[in-house]
Parts: sequence; structure tokens; C-alpha cells
Amino acid sequence: MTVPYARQLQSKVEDCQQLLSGFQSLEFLPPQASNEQGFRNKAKMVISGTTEQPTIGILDADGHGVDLRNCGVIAAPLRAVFPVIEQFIHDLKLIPYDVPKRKGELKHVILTLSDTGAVMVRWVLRTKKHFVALRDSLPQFLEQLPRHSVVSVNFLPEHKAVLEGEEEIILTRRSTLEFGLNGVPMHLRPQGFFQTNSEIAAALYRQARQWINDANPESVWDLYSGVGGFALHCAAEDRTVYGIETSTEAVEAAKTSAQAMELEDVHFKAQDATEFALNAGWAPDAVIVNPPRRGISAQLAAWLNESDVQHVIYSSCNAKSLARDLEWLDNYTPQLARVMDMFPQTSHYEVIVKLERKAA
Ligand SMILES: C[S@@+](CC[C@H](N)C(=O)[O-])C[C@H]1O[C@@H](n2cnc3c(N)ncnc32)[C@H](O)[C@@H]1O
Repeated sequence: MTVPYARQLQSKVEDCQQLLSGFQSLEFLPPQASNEQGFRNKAKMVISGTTEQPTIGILDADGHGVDLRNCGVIAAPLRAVFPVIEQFIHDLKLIPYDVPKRKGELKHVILTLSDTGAVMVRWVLRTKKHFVALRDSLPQFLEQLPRHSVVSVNFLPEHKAVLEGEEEIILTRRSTLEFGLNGVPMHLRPQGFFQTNSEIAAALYRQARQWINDANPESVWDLYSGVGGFALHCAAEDRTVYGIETSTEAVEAAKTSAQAMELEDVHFKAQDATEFALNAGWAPDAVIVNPPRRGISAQLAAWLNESDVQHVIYSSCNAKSLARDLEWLDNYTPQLARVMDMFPQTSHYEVIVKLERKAA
């Protein structure tokens, strides 16, 4: 965080160029810079300390709370919610979970901010002990949150280093946080993935849409589609689009957006991306992949290589797995790459690459 922003960005570009230096054909476009602060639309906060003096932040190496509510990367409207969280911890006598002692109830609070100013607040509890208190105080809680906010409770009974459990109860009538990105209405449900920097996510989807529209394919698959950002941005008349994603929550959210946009030929399916591709029985003109850090599977890469897919767009948050996957995709020429600074003040970045099938 002591490195000036321009230098941070430059070193990310150099890191990416070095990792992808084996691809001589690749031209780097100017990187997409982010705001240096207040860019995170998500705050995943560990609650520790006591009911009277809770900490909202992270844990130190010994499992004790470190307060981070003034952390500069978190969007200001989310930081404004922390005093409300603290007040409710006091008023409802919520007991923070003590990791070393394995005692207590309230483990985490996960906040997400929409461009409309609304927030999603997810209380992560160990057991149902505080559930009724949180449910019954919802009207008072909502009074202190921006309009159209969503509140839920998640249960994580196990003592393990993860952020949330499987069971989630939405307390508000509204079950999705509505987001507008480039005029595309997106919907976020509590357990669906969403890019953490809205400004850069919007730029990423614009870049993909531009490359897709330049190629003008009749059919596009968006693999690892999350809540459908790429698929929804690439929808067009006379174009069939499929978004494939394992999280049923995210798929439901994506379908809600497609309905709201009255898109009849945009389809979302909850399935493993590789399984979908290998069993589809047809290949589209273009494929967008945006996998988790591990990258795409060797089988998916092999299928793409042997398919009739002409255009591939690969958006990656890990240039190391990207470099390996581009080696596998050797029937394609990587042409353009652009570093998108999704994660300022860290060494991480997103990079989007445009590939074209080599002439036979
Ligand atoms: C980096 S996120 C990208 C999400 C989305 N493209 C976006 O822009 O928000 C990766 C997504 O892949 C999903 N995923 C993980 N493994 C998968 C698999 N084997 N098949 C399909 N989707 C998968 C995750 O649930 C997550 O939503």
C-alpha cells in the first residue's frame, strides 16, 4: 500500500507480460486503472471481541480480532454501515465468536454494495440462538440501511476457516440486490459470486462486448458465467447465448436479469462447464471463459482446441493458470490482452485475452 498507484499498475502489466512472454503474437492494450481507494463493493468482516466492544475486521495470527472498519479499500457507503452493525450487536446482545476458545455465536458480517446505494447484509451465525432476535429486529435494522437493501442470516456451525455455511435464510421480502452495470440490470443473491470492483467489472464486460460485437458471432457460450455479466452484455438480436455455471443461486439471479431484459435467446444452466461442453453436441462461434483461479480443465481446453469455435475470450484472475491454459489452447493465436486492475493495493489483477482460431 506504500507503492504509488501508477507503479503498482505498471508492475502488474510487467508481471503479466512476463508470464505470457511465450506468446509472441500477443499485443498488450493499455491497462484499465481503478480508483485507488473505496473500490471494494464487498466487505467480508470477521466479528470478534465482546458484545460491548466488538471488533469488525480480521483475525491476527493468534485468532484475536483486529478492527478494520476504516480500511480505505472498502467503499465509503459500506463503511457507513459498520456503526449500525455495532449498534445492533450491543442492542441485541449478540455474542461474537471467539476462535481460540471456540465459543460464541456471531462469526462474520458480509456486506455488498450496489450502484444504487442499496446494500446486502449477511449475518453469519454459528447456531440459531440469535436468529429470532435478528429476525424480529428487521424493521428497525432496515430503517438504518439504504432503501432496497437485502438482509439474510447464514449458518456456519462448523469450526472451520471458511466464510459461510450452506444454509441461508433471507429475512427481507426482496431476495436479490439489484445492480446496474453499463445499463444491464444484474441481480445478486446471497451466495452468488460477484466481481468485487464494480467500476472494473463494468469495464471488463464492455471490453468483452466490444470484442464479441467486432466478431459478430451467431452463438456465444459464457462458461463459468456467475450471475451472467458476460452473457448479458453480449446478448444481441439474432444471437444465441448460453451461460453455464455450477452455482444454482447465481444461475437463478442470471435468469432474473435475462427476464427483466426480455432476452428470449439467452439461456442459463446450472452445470459443470466441462461437462456441458463435452455433452452439448454442437459448438458455438465464440466462447468466453472466466474460471476461478485454478483455470479451465485440461478436458475443456482439449475440447475447445478440437472444436469449431472460432473466437475465444479468456478473462482470468490468475495469469499463471492462464499461461498454462493458453499453452494447451495451441490451435488458437492469443492476439490482444488487457490488464484490468480489479484489486488495487494488492499484487492481484484480472487480465482479459482475445484469441482467434489458427487457419487450418
Ligand atoms: C471468477 S468467477 C466468474 C463469474 C462471472 N463470469 C462474473 O463475471 O461474475 C468463476 C465462477 O465459476 C463458477 N464455477 C466454479 N467451478 C465451475 C465449474 N466447474 N463449472 C462451471 N462454473 C464453475 C463459480 O461458481 C464462479 O461463479
